[in-house]
Amino acid sequence: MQLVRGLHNLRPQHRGCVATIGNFDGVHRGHQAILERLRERALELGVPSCVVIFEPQPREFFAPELAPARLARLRDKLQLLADAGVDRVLCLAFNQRLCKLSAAEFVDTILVDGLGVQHLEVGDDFRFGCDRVGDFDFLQQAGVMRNFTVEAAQTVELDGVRISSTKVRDALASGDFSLAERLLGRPFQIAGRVLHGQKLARQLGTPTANIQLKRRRVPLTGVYLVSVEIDGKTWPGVANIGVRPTVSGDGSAHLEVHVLDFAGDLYGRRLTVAFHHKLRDEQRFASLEALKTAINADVAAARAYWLGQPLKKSLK
Ligand SMILES: Cc1cc2nc3c(=O)[nH]c(=O)nc-3n(C[C@H](O)[C@H](O)[C@H](O)COP(=O)(O)O)c2cc1C
Ligand SMILES: Nc1ncnc2c1ncn2[C@@H]1O[C@H](COP(=O)(O)OP(=O)(O)OP(=O)(O)O)[C@@H](O)[C@H]1O
Repeated sequence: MQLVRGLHNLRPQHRGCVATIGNFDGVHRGHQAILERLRERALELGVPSCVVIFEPQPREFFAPELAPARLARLRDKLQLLADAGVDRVLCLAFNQRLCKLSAAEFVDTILVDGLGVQHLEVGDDFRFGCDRVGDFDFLQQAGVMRNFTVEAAQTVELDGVRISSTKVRDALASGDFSLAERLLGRPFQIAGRVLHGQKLARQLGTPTANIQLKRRRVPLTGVYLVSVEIDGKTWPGVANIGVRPTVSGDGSAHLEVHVLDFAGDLYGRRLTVAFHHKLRDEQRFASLEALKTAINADVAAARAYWLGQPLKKSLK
């Protein structure tokens, strides 16, 4: 998959494609349906498929403090889009200039002059352009004049409710991982590189892999049953995601995983952690000894869970 960063990096050979536009945070089953349709249309027309995304996402630009935590970092979003068979991503900087573009200017500058779009696939609720004035009807009219077709993707629902990134965030916040998995079509995962920690965990008796989060906000906090893939094998584990109030720190969120019965060196490796069940909230303990007792109980609960239940299909 090719990544084009910014309109100025589009070249004449990029013109001619089928496209869709949106945040695609988490690439949930609603997104996957649009991407599937996009791939079909690309094959029919013999042109590449292109997904237009924004960085930052519009809500992060307008109200950074109020914007919800991302389900996936840009890097992981790009991987998910590549996995869905997308040929090209145009990543536009969402800034003052872009947010002031009228719907007509957006169509002319980005879709027609920039991408030479032949077909556009969007959700029926899709809105764009300054003050979100552009909608499906607007696009259809623009398409007649500028020679591209537009199709509204069918809404994908789960139990009668439209699937959205917001619904996935709500499921994670309430610890409903089976719902999150049904919305996403896969377990919720966080990937990152293993860094050196304060080396306290060894003293606590449970060595942990400290995974770099590289994000300002995370969509979940607490202690979880997780699984981690290492060299093609899936290992059960227990993870804490939070600010570690007992040992204090810089207030930033950390993800730490204790992989059950694993003894190898994980420093520097990139791990993907899949979340399956919430054990408890993160707590501030009065002493390291009390924290150690709690972590031992978490590990025991993880063992009981994985022993008592056959590994889910998605865990191999
Ligand atoms: C399963 C598990 C549960 C944890 N629960 C808490 C907790 O409730 N409160 C807390 O302050 N830290 C918690 N931690 C984080 C520990 O404080 C942290 O692992 C320890 O300080 C070691 O840090 P280090 O790897 O940087 O040395 C937990 C860690 C694990 C692995
Ligand atoms: N459940 C769904 N069914 C069909 N299309 C969808 C669905 N969810 C999103 N889309 C479409 O996918 C594209 C990208 O959506 P986008 O990520 O911007 O919104 P979203 O998933 O609804 O997220 P949020 O909850 O943050 O609004 C848009 O065209 C949108 O209309």
